[in-house]
Amino acid sequence: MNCTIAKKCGGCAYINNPYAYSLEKKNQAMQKLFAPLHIKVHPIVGMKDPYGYRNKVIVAFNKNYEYGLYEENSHRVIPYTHCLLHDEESDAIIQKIAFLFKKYHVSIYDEKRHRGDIRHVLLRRGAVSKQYLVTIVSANPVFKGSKNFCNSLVKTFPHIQSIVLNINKRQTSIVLGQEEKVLYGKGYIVDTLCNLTFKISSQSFYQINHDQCEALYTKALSLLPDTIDTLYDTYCGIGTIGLIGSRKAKQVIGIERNKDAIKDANTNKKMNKINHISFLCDDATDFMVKAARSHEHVDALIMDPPRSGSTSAFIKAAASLSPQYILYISCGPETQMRDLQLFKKYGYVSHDVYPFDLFPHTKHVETVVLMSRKDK
Ligand SMILES: C[S@@+](CC[C@H](N)C(=O)[O-])C[C@H]1O[C@@H](n2cnc3c(N)ncnc32)[C@H](O)[C@@H]1O
Repeated sequence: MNCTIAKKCGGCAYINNPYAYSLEKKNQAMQKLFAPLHIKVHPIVGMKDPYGYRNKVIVAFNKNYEYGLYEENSHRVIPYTHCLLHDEESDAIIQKIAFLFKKYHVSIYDEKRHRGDIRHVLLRRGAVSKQYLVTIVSANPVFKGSKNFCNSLVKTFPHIQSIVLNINKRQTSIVLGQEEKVLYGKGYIVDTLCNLTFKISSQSFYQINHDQCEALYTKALSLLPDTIDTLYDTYCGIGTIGLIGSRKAKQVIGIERNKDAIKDANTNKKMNKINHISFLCDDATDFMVKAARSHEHVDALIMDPPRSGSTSAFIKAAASLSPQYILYISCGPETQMRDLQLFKKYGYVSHDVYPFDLFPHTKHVETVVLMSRKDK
């Protein structure tokens, strides 16, 4: 399959190469990156069908109601009709939204003049539930004609469970604002991951590749022992890993700084009837420093920070808490490598690296590494 806008869009470095070629390139990059640690780097786990995997789609619009992704390093919309990473229904929904915007003369936001309304459309899909959440990001808190808009959209696409208006008046490139109004449905969707049910709202982090995420979590959790007294799930998002891993632990504490994600995590806890987990809204470094100061006891620590990795203060505090195992999941292997080297200075040994192709055709790789204390 070929992508005709690959060069301009810049999101998929390998889309016009054979999939096996991209996996080989990623294998080579991981071998090279982790070589200084002298540990085994397993071959990357790829997908059987590496297309249509994204369950989160964000598009921008231009004044002609064309939609697309931004050109690399710019805010010029590169129009498309079908992206090879999107499922067909997502792109059909977006096509209909563009048609309705035009029909109802909805104004499109002009970044240069800071005038107009619609800035982006964000779509989230439950890969198993087949539910869709549509988020219209607008600079205007009033969406005139929203009833007709929603009725028309839902009539054509009954899988849409909810439509939300997200208000973003800020003059930045951050897509979502803080304020939201539910226009239709409950404001969220649910999906199933590793046999548990999760609530997904527009703001909360949820891995964009469902099947590869299941493979990743299953492998990652299998590296931890089967019985753990206290488990920390730091950078926990909506609580996915901690909830799935809770069957191995007597007590789990999830830490996340996004308060909406913590709300979702608590709903997920209730929906799955898992009582021995608690979620705290805090900065992960602040939490770890406080825990180290009060000499808390923790047996195993999961960390899944953003691409920028963790902080030296987090690592110092984690090492002083001295958990037997630290499971590090990362979407930024370069920063993970940096952090593993710091953990090594504090007496932690890294075991094998397991790369997963969570983002086929792009240059990104997700990796899992288990560390244990040198004396264990
Ligand atoms: C890569 S995501 C992982 C989420 C979750 N573990 C999962 O797999 O769905 C990283 C998460 O860390 C959160 N985060 C980023 N910086 C943080 C910080 N300093 N303290 C706590 N959480 C943070 C983000 O909001 C996001 O939910």
